[in-house]
Amino acid sequence: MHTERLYLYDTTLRDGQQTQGVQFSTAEKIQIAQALDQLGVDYIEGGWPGANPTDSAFFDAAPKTSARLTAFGMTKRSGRSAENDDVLAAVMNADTQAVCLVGKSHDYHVTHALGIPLEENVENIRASVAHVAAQGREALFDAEHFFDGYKDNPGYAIEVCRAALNAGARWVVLCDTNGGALPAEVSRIVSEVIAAGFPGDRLGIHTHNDTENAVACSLAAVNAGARQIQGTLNGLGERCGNANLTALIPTLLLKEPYASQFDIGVSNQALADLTRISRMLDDILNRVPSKQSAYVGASAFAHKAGLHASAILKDPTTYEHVDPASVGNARIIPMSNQAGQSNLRKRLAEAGLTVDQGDPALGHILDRIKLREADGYSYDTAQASFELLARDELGQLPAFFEVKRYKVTVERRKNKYNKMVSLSEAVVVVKVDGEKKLSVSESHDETGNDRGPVNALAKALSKDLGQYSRILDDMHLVDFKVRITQGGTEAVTRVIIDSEDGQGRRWSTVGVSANIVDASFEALLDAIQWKLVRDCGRQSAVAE
Ligand SMILES: CC(=O)SCCNC(=O)CCNC(=O)[C@H](O)C(C)(C)COP(=O)(O)OP(=O)(O)OC[C@H]1O[C@@H](n2cnc3c(N)ncnc32)[C@H](O)[C@@H]1OP(=O)(O)O
Ligand SMILES: CC(=O)C(=O)O
Repeated sequence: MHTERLYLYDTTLRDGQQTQGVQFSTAEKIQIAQALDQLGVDYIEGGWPGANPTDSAFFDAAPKTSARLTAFGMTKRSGRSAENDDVLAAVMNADTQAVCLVGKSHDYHVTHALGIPLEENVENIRASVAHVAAQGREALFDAEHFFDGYKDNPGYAIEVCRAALNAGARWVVLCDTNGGALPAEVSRIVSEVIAAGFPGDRLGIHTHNDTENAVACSLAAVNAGARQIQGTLNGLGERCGNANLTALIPTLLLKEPYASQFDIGVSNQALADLTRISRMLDDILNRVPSKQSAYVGASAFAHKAGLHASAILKDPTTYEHVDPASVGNARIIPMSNQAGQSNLRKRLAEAGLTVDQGDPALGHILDRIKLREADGYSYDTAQASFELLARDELGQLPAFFEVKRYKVTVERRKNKYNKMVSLSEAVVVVKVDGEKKLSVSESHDETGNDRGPVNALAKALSKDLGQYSRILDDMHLVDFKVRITQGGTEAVTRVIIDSEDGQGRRWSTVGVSANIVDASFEALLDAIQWKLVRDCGRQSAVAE
């Protein structure tokens, strides 16, 4: 029986955006906010309205969420009232249900960063929080540098928090801003704050991962009595990141004592979407998902060692701390042994290919995958390329056409308005139905803008494929990702292409080469072949 509510506060769109190299577009922020809402977090901190155009635009177009959308900002500056502080006004104007203001709780930062007397800082915080509460908004106060401040001057750190609480803050969030606190310290300090009379159900915890302890520190704070956790998806955040909600959420739902002690807004059903959401974020960021991420990483349930793999086949609990399906992940038993073949058969069955246990083709497919992955290919996401490779090995890949040669050129020249423009042109020669065909395509959209050499190649390749052209009419490229990776000893380019068709199917293919155009062409070729396999069926194989 659950007795207590524990609140989850997501700051992916604010602190997560403080990650070096991360800059979400407004549309991406909306997509992430919707995913977080479906997951069931209680608060979504959308950013700092007024600080930059994207954050302001996000709040203007904010999606309707069950979670409390929260605007972030800083407390008013000295020398002006809360009503007349333009930075605070921009935050309030976002018109969110909740507003979270950050203020200094370390005396050193007050005197050195802000350069104001300690009492004035307390008053700025009090007045700012009171202003938020007076507007009928839920006020949260992020006590910046709380743990370092508490260690130097506990009386002042607590005085600041108490001022915010008394001014109407629903939550006072203790921040380990520099990320250097360790779990035992966090536990002791949160316990002391509560012993000093602070209610635990008004205390939150915000940690950073500078010692790889952000999740542990968050749990330590909860153990000590805090009842709100702030964190981010995939642990994004300033410097080394924030507490990783992708690890915390399953821990709170699946592990004791948390599972029995707390209700969190996330249901077990929503938890099964966690891996997809984590990968969606990586996809938005064009990052390779970390294989070793707890719960959601591709290797989180990968059992490589022979002893593990064989026991897992008898009973998965022998080497798994939770069921991978509970977080939407999948068990992987990799390559080159009996267990690896069982896993491969499962993947083949998903692609509609039935292969008997013990069929030597299974070993051959595994060997080819291993060799290709060593060269830089990745079949984790490129399921369509995986299927083609397997079909080829099984003798089930029709020879629809043969590419004889191709060429692509990119030219910069002046147009009739005397403006420099690019023009990509591709030539592809294929043999299809016993006949050689040459297709030429330029790449531009309806407005005449060049769409690049890969687009030109895609158009030329599908332009005249005889009987197959009609089938490719409803196919288009929707995403194109390029990554420099290590293949063997050389750096190579890996291209992943996502394609879609009019039947709502989406599939991914991969190409690898030292040359980006060759890698793209290979991925394009796979994309077209997969579509033909699906829509022609085996009976229309045009074996030469
Ligand atoms: C711990 C955290 O992660 S908090 C979140 C931090 N996030 C960000 O900083 C990202 C968004 N920030 C911004 O875009 C900008 O910093 C802005 C728009 C908010 C302010 O920009 P500017 O006015 O140019 O100020 P700038 O960034 O140079 O410096 C911050 C100012 O705020 C003051 N300040 C810092 N914290 C606070 C606070 N809690 N309350 C009041 N003033 C504060 C600083 O003393 C400094 O003032 P100064 O210029 O008079 O010395
Ligand atoms: C507020 C915040 O992000 C911090 O103190 O780390």
